Amino acid sequence: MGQGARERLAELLDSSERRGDFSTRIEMPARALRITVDGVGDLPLPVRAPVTRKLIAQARQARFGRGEQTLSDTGVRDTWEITPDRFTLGGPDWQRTLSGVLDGVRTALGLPPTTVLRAEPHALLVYGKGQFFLPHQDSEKDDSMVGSLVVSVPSHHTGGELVVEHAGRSVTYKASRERLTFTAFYADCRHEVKPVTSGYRITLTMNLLAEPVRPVGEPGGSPVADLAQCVTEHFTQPTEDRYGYGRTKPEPPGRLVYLLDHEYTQRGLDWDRLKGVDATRADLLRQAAGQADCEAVLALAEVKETWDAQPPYDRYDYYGEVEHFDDCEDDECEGECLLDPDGEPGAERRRSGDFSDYELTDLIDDEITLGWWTRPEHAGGEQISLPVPYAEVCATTANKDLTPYQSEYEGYMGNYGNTLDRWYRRAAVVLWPRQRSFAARAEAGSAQAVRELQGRLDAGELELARTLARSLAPIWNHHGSGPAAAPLFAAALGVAVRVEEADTAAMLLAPFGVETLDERHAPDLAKAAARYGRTWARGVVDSWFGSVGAYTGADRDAWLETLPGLGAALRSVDGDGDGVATPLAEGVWRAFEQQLTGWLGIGREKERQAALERLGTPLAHILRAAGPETAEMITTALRSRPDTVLECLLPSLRTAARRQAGVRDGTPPARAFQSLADHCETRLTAALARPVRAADDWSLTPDRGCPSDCDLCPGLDNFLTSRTRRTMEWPLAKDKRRHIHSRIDLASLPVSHTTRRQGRPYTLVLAKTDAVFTRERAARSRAETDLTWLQEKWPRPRG
Ligand SMILES: O=C(O)CCC(=O)C(=O)O
Ligand SMILES: [Fe+2]
Repeated sequence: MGQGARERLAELLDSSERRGDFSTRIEMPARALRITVDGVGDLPLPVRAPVTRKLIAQARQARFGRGEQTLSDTGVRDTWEITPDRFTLGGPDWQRTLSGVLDGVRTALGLPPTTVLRAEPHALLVYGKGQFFLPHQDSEKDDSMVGSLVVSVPSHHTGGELVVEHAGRSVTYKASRERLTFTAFYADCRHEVKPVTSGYRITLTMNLLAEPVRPVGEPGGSPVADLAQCVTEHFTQPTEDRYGYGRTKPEPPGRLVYLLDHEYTQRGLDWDRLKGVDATRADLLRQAAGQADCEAVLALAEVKETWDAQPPYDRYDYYGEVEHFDDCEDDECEGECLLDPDGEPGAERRRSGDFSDYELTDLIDDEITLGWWTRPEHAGGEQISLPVPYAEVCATTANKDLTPYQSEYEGYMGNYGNTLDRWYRRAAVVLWPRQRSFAARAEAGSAQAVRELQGRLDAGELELARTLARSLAPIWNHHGSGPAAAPLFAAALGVAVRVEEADTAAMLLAPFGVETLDERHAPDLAKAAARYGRTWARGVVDSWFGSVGAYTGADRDAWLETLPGLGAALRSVDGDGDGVATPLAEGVWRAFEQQLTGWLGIGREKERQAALERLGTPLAHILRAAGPETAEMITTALRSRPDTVLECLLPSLRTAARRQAGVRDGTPPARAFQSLADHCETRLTAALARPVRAADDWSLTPDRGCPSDCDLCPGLDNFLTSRTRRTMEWPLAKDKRRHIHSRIDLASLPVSHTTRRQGRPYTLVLAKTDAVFTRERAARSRAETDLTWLQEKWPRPRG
């Protein structure tokens, strides 16, 4: 079991002294176990009275051992018993659950990590009202028996507590009604079952057997040897699927990432400068790696955990009733209305802060990414990017026991409940089998590993370089984008040009984002396009835009500023720079156009205008980078858009005018800008020629209405289009009011909408505002200013 090896390893590195208890209790979900009993069949859990009566019909009065004898005396023990030959334990997740429980028991009882525990069914017991078992000690039927494991099967009952005692201390264990309750104790503990006072108590008793992996005292039992054994086991057993309930993948994990406890900077990360417990642990691990024929490096990890979390406040009033906002009308509200002062349910928004007093209930998800590591044989380190799957991670100290550097809380939003995201920075020791050295490093995006390929090419070992490069295909994924990925991209590009295999070259270049490209890559890009052809180049360029060609915001904007320079560089170097520059400009335009189309469709005016204005500068960069045909295609597309596109074109022309140089010199970009300026002038002139709104005209043009043909919207449209109606009172239930609120807000209509909270249903009050007139006046005066500016800065060429 892969997980077992990682847990033992984490425990071996726990320097705190082992302190075991004499007993422990663990709960698990009921669905983990299926019990099938002869004559009864599968027991539905929780077990109800009718099934219990069937069980009793299959049982006998339990006996107990005293010295050599087996007795039956209901004054000492009164319970029904079914022997293990008459029932079986199963279920898809049972073996995994049991082995997880046994690992937990081993740790809690303080047994060494080298011990493997097994549990052997002993009896299925049913206690009815008044039944019990007086204090006793279980007989040790087997030399390897170290204790007992009692599994309480969920059933509704009271009484029947299990009391375990050792050296003057006693602990009382109660069973869960809904879940499986595992109670384990050492064989030398006296224990008793108190009388059941109502319902039926059902337990499954098991003998706990301990088998040392290596007999104590055998040579080689040093901590390093034990660790090395765990490491070997980790790298040879199939990978366990986290949510697969015991399912495994055939290949073993490729790495082991052991998280350390202290924080380090990139420069401070060094084997000789580790702090406190980290120093000892890392040293032991590195020795173990050597013994297990593994390489070891130090790395920096970014960890994000998402927890289901409960805020410390109390939603219940003095009487235990859920409290509500005074006007809450929501039948299903559980008090969420109180979370927001405006009474909008479910609106406790995402926010950052210190949430250390929140109770973490369930871990929903965690993500670990390595971003930096030391080089195996070289001094210093390098940037990498490697998401680490759950099955490769191991830690003695859990993340939640450390202080996160950032936390964000999001109240109930419908998907999960209340979630708390916590981010940590941790250092790690990373191991992999030595024979995977090249793949392990290349997979993480190590430029060093790719340069190794260049070394092979320099040495004339073309076939070896090709084989190594091809071996990357399954693992060469997602190297990110932006300047951080540029060195790795440059290394991969250098190899791509020289492998002389079009597919391998494309594979090496594909996993990067387009924002990685800069002028320095131009010579090799042009060479590659010349060598492998235009179709190849177009395919590779497309892969840099990802499958959706999505516009990626800030990164993209910063990069677009460098695009004209990259385009110029590509067109000036040897090779076929155009073969890259053209698909590049087209790809950038496609992504931009998607973004533009999205915003053009937004009715909320302020939001749309601000967004389209922000797109003005990127558009200017794209036009400056485009060749003649692409520029022509772009201007044609823009001129065919509705007039709201002017909210982007005018800011774009302003950007271009500020960079006066090169925009009026007859070059393709200059012609493109002039054509857009002419278009704007035509459209503004047409808009100003339309008649001014009459002083008594209150009519509004409705937006496109709602997609579902609801019975409310025609009523709203009638009100909006009327020249004379200015107000409307509309008694409407909450959902319908919401629908109207949202239609008005989404289209930014100049209509106020308030709810009069009287009578049932409440009344929605709509009133057209002066903005019906003021907005149009403002738009006209803006158009006049814009027109004057255009005529001055972009006069139409004569003739
Ligand atoms: O039913 C139980 O909880 C424990 C029973 C027990 O102690 C035994 O069978 O030896
Ligand atoms: Fe017992």
